[in-house]
Amino acid sequence: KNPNEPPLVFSWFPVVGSTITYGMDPPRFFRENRAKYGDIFTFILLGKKTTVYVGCAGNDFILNGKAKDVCAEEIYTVLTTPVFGKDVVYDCPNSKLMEQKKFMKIALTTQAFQSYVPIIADEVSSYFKKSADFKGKSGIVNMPPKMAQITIFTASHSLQGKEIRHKFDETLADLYHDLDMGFNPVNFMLHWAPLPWNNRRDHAQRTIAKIYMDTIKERRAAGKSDAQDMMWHLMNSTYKNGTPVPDHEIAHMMIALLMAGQHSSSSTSSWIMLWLAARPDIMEELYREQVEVLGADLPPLQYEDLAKLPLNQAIIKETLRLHAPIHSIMRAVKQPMPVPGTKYVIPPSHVLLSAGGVTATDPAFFPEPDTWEPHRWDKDSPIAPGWCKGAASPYLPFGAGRHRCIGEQFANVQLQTITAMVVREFKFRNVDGSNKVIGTDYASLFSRPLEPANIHWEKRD
Ligand code: HEM
Ligand SMILES: N#Cc1ccc(COc2ccc(/C=C/c3ccc(C(F)(F)[C@](O)(Cn4cnnn4)c4ccc(F)cc4F)nc3)cc2)cc1
Repeated sequence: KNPNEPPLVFSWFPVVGSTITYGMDPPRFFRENRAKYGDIFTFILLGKKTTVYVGCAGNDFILNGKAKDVCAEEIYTVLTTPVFGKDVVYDCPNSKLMEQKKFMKIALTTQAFQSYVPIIADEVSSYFKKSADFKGKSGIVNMPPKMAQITIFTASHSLQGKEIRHKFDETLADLYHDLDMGFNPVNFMLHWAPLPWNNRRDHAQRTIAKIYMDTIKERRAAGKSDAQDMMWHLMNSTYKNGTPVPDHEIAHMMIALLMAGQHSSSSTSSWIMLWLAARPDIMEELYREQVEVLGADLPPLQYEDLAKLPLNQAIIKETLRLHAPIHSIMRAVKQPMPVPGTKYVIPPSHVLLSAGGVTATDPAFFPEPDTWEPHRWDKDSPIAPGWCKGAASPYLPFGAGRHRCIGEQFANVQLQTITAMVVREFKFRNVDGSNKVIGTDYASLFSRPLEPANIHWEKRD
């Protein structure tokens, strides 16, 4: 036992170590070992010594780690590069990723969001009008697959552009599914294996990239585009060294953004719908909030309306507090890292794992942490969230530091618009009338509800 290293979680098995216990229920694994060993401990994940450092200090140590000490691409590239494509995100130096994130952010402006809200609202309304599962006055439906559809239609039409949206009605949907099969944690280890799903993944990646590159050529030939979308901005971006972004990198960044947005938003919107069914009182309060603020005739939703609906906004905040799609953020250690305030030095052979959900469900910051209560975010709430020392936030569903999410604003616009539109059309409740929600599936890359997750819906007259 090395006194300069954090305590090692006991396990009966070499290599496999605690992989299964962790992989089955990460929050439980973090809670139980934090109680035993404190905020910093090491466990064996797929043969790698993985040091978990939770709490305010742990979040800061890992997420604000310097590029010379911690490395994201070393861990993630095996998983993301076969899916996104080469030369982007984790298949290039971090300095290049930072430029790519700057390009992506340029497209995510208030003006763009103003054009996105009506697009998203219309996609939601027409989905429910067309869907066979929502015919008649009321019924029971397994919600997550419906939210996956709504998410891909709303994100592709707004962020990706009209051409891509319409291709989802044809070939793109199946290709996306094949690509998605390759986006799973087993590929952290078996990305190289010529498994059937990895071959389908590679074929899908090449075919989808070609669809994007053909669209880029069409748009370039057509000249000026009125579109506010991501593709147009990337087509007009140039790296610091003067190189315009190559078409294959634009295509691969578009795939990365599609995958990011799809998994995070479809998981989050599913949880939102399940909680609205568990709390019909909140769903009624949301409806009243819109009627009071926007008028009983409920005019078409605009971007400016979203900021006038605080409870609608709090729904997304509270859902992400309990159901952050990314439960584990990983970094490779590049040089020995002394842990301030302890005698520990984390060696380069370790992987660091940051679990933001631990502070987000810590009673010290969130009274009654396991209760889904959107009103805790009210200005004068008696159970208002607390803060870390030094004003750092205990609530980090979008990460922090140099790898911080650039999609937070888009995700909020998308999720708030979807929520507001669903509240206008339906009343939900649980099939058994309970105020519970189903458990979490941690087996995929993004935590999401176990299925089937059935709810009862009824159309408002
Ligand atoms: C509810 C929705 C979302 C959540 C909870 C979320 C969460 C996160 C988190 C935790 C990180 C940090 C990852 C790390 O430090 O390793 C991150 C990074 C990122 N996200 Fe998101 N995300 C969401 C939506 C989106 C969307 C819609 C996009 C694109 C339009 C996006 C694009 C990105 C990008 C480009 C990064 C940077 C990765 C890096 O710098 O290494 N995300 N996101
Ligand atoms: N046996 C077994 C066994 C073992 C272990 C387990 C469970 O163990 C783990 C461990 C870690 C993880 C990590 C999640 C993880 C990390 C990175 C990414 C990402 F990079 F992909 C992303 O951040 C995603 N993203 C960002 N914003 N929105 N989405 C991203 C960035 C930029 C980008 F442009 C596009 C992107 F989409 N995605 C997900 C998940 C599960 C189960 C079973």
